[in-house]
Amino acid sequence: MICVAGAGAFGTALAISLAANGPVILWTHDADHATAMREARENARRLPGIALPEGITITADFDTLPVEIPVLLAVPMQQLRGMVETHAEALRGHPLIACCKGIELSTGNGPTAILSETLPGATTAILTGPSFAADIARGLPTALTLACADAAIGRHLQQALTTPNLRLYRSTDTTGAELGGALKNVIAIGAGAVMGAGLGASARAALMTRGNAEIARLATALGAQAETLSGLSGFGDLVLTCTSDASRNYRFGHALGAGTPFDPTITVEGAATARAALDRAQAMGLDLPVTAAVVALLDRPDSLPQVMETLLSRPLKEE
Ligand SMILES: NC(=O)C1=CN([C@@H]2O[C@H](COP(=O)(O)OP(=O)(O)OC[C@H]3O[C@@H](n4cnc5c(N)ncnc54)[C@H](OP(=O)(O)O)[C@@H]3O)[C@@H](O)[C@H]2O)C=CC1
Ligand SMILES: O=C(CO)COP(=O)(O)O
Repeated sequence: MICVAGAGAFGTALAISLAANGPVILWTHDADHATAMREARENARRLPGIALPEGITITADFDTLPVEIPVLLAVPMQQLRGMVETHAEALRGHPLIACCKGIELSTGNGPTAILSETLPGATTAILTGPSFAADIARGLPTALTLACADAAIGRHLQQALTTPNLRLYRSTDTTGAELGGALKNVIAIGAGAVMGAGLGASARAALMTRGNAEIARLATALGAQAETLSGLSGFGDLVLTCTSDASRNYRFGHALGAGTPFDPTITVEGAATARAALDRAQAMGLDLPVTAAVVALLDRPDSLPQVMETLLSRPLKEE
C-alpha cells in the first residue's frame, strides 16, 4: 500500500497510476474535497474528467495510515514545510517521497532538506522528471527519476513506485534531481515570455540553452552531478516544460510576455523559485542572467523590452 498526500493534479495522477499496483490512499487536507471526490469518484477541482479507480481510498484523516507505508508528498513547494510540520506525528516512521519542484523562498532549501529538517532521521527521496499530470492519469507512457541518497532504499522505492505507465530511473543524487526540476520552471517562465512577446522559436532555443547552462552553474556549485542534470529530471523536464503550453509555468510566462491576465490560483512553482535561486546565486557570487531576467519580469511585467535589452547587451563571451 502507498499513500499520496496532496490531492492536486499531480498527486491524483500518481494515485491513479499507482492503483494499478495495489491499494492507494489519497489524502487531502480539505474534508469537503475528500467527500466530493468520494461521491463523484473524480477530482473535479484539480484533475477533472478522469475517473478515480476503486483501489483508491480517499481520506482527509492521516491517523488511519498503516505503519511504515511510503508517503508521496505532492503539495506545492512553498507549502511543503507547513504541511509536514502540521502532520509530523502521523508522518513519522514513513519513508517520505517529495513530489514537488522548487526551492523554498524563506530558506533556499529543496524538498528533501526540508523533510530532514522537519522530521530528523526520516527516510527521504524525491520523485521528479518530465510528466504532465494529465498524461500520467490517462495512462500515457512517462519516465521519471527517483532519487534517494540511500541506494538500497532507492532501489526498493523504484520497484514499489514503478507502474505499467510510469517507468522510474534511480539516482542517489537528490541535489541534482531536485535542482533540475526546480530551476527548469524558472527557464520555462522565460521561454513562455519569449513566445508570448512574439520573439520567435529561435530566441526561445537560445534562452533554453543559456538557461540550461545557468542551471548547471548553480546546481553543480550546490553539489549536483552533471549527469543528473542531463537526465530526465534536468534536460528532460526543461525541454518538456519550455515547449508545451500544457505547462502552467510556460503559460504564465506566455501571459507575462503577451501582457494578458493569468489566473492567480493556478500553481506556478517557478515564480517563487526564481527569487530563491537568484538569492542563493548572489550569495555565492554566481551570475544567473536568465533567472535575473525572469525575476525582473515578475517584479515589472511591463519591463520586457528593457529585460531583453539587458540580456542582449551583455559582454560577448565564450560559450
Ligand atoms: N501538475 C503536474 O503536471 C505536475 C506537478 N508536479 C509538481 O507537483 C507539485 C504539486 O503540483 P500540482 O499537484 O500540480 O498542484 P495543484 O495546484 O494541482 O494542487 C496542489 C494541491 O496541494 C494542496 N495543498 C496546498 N496547500 C496544502 C497544504 N498546506 N496541505 C495540504 N495540501 C495542500 C491543494 O489543496 P487545495 O485544492 O485545497 O488548494 C491542492 O490539492 C508541484 O511542486 C508541481 O511542480 C510535478 C510534475 C507534474
Ligand atoms: O513539472 C511539470 C512537468 O514535468 C509540470 O509543469 P507545470 O507545473 O509548469 O505545469
